[in-house]
Amino acid sequence: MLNLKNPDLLRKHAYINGQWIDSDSGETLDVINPASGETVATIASCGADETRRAIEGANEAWPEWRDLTVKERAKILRDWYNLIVDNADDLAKILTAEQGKPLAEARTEILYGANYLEWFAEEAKRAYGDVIAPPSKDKRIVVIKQPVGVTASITPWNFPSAMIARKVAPALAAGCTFVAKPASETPLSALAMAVLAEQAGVPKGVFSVVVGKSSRAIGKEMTTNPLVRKFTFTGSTAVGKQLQAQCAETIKKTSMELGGNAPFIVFDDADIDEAVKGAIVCKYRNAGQTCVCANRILVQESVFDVFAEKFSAAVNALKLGNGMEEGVDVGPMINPGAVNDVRALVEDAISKGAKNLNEGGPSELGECFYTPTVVSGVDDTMKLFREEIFGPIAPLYKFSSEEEAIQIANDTEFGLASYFYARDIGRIWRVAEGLEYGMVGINEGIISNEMAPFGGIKQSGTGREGSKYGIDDYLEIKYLCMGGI
Ligand SMILES: NC(=O)C1=CN([C@@H]2O[C@H](COP(=O)(O)OP(=O)(O)OC[C@H]3O[C@@H](n4cnc5c(N)ncnc54)[C@H](OP(=O)(O)O)[C@@H]3O)[C@@H](O)[C@H]2O)C=CC1
Ligand SMILES: O=C(O)[C@H](O)CS(=O)(=O)O
Repeated sequence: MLNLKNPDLLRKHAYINGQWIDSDSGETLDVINPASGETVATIASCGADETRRAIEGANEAWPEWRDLTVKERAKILRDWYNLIVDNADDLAKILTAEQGKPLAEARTEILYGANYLEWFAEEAKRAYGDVIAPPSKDKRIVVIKQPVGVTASITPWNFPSAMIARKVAPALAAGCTFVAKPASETPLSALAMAVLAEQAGVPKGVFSVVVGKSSRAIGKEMTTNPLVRKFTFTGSTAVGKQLQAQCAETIKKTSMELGGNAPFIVFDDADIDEAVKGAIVCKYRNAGQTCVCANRILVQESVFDVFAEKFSAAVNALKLGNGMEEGVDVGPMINPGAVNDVRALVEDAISKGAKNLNEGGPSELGECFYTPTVVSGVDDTMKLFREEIFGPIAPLYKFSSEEEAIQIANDTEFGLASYFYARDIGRIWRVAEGLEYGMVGINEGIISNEMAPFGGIKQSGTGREGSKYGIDDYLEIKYLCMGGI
């Protein structure tokens, strides 16, 4: 069905301790193509027992993986990177089939994720310790860094490849072992990564992929098993809070990449055409299903009309369709429930006085399709303002002053990504420093890359992924005090 050059990449079993297995219960789950409703694959659906075996296997494999030199681990990660790049076209087809995003976006995601493997293969060599000035003549102080140990990970459906790569890369580079649970709606990309990990020489037990519709049971095992020393999660804030609480009993190190409510501010000194381009990619990438999408578009009143007109025209030019087709800009949402959620948000706004500028809504293309929509006349009484839209809806807000824009932007419990377009250098510094977010795009709508620290503050999470900071989450600091010198 997918016409893969390498059909071996499409797997129907879980990958645990180097074995491709059925679930203990024989249970299976169907992976559905959101564009067509067709079943892409029927795969093993595992539970807590298989998860426990994967964790135990990861613990057994840890000493040998930990004791490799960083150069030996780096070579395996780089070989894995090369295999992913060589298979990018097939991996993109698998990703689009299970998640729906346009093929070009899927390929970009595959390479974006692979870039973390390349990056951390090198960063591991720079995990330096310290020699500290001795407190007395008879002592010497040294600080070394060592891998945390067995890591467990749960990731969401919206970036089924890159979200795992962004975690497994620093973990394995640091000398940790890794058990991944992808979202049950999009497991195939993770299993394809495991095929290539095996080929790259990642030893049995170092990287396992547990798939199952009983995410609660799998997560319970991951967050309470004492062998797991680090738990990393990407997903909604609500689930992140629950999982972080479950980790408390065994005091695991945790990193949480959670929800967002990104402001996208257009000031009166912005280049309006550039701001429109930035807003389009920032809002409608992955059909608006990213945690860093523009969730509130704030436009200064003197340029509101010209921006709204140009932006609406650009939105209406976007092509909605099956992500496998040439020229499609926006694919389906992940499932019919997601369509209902965004429709309810638009209906709430309209009921409180907002206007559906381009009459966007559910599409006859299929039950997972929603046409890119622009809503104006929006205010903070509407759910669109407070909730993460996670869909192709662009709400436009009008503001008058710089201070008001910053106040509106910060009026949320989230603090992940934020964006603004302006050209006055004083304004750029004032606004960049005033926004309470982990990341700020300035005259730029796409800010994610492996060399930068991705992450949020407030209830958008803890920790950073990527950059020179990203490996710290997978290392422990050990202080050696030598006496009797
Ligand atoms: N900050 C960031 O980098 C990102 C944040 N997100 C946020 O995630 C949300 C969208 O993704 P979505 O998948 O719906 O998020 P969810 O939080 O619902 O699911 C994320 C993952 O958690 C699993 N899960 C859900 N409930 C539990 C549970 N009780 N115990 C263990 N695992 C559980 C899911 O498994 P299953 O699906 O199989 O049930 C999935 O693998 C948005 O809020 C978005 O902002 C998404 C991506 C990146
Ligand atoms: O899951 C997400 O939303 C991603 O973190 C967005 S990005 O890293 O691809 O920008």
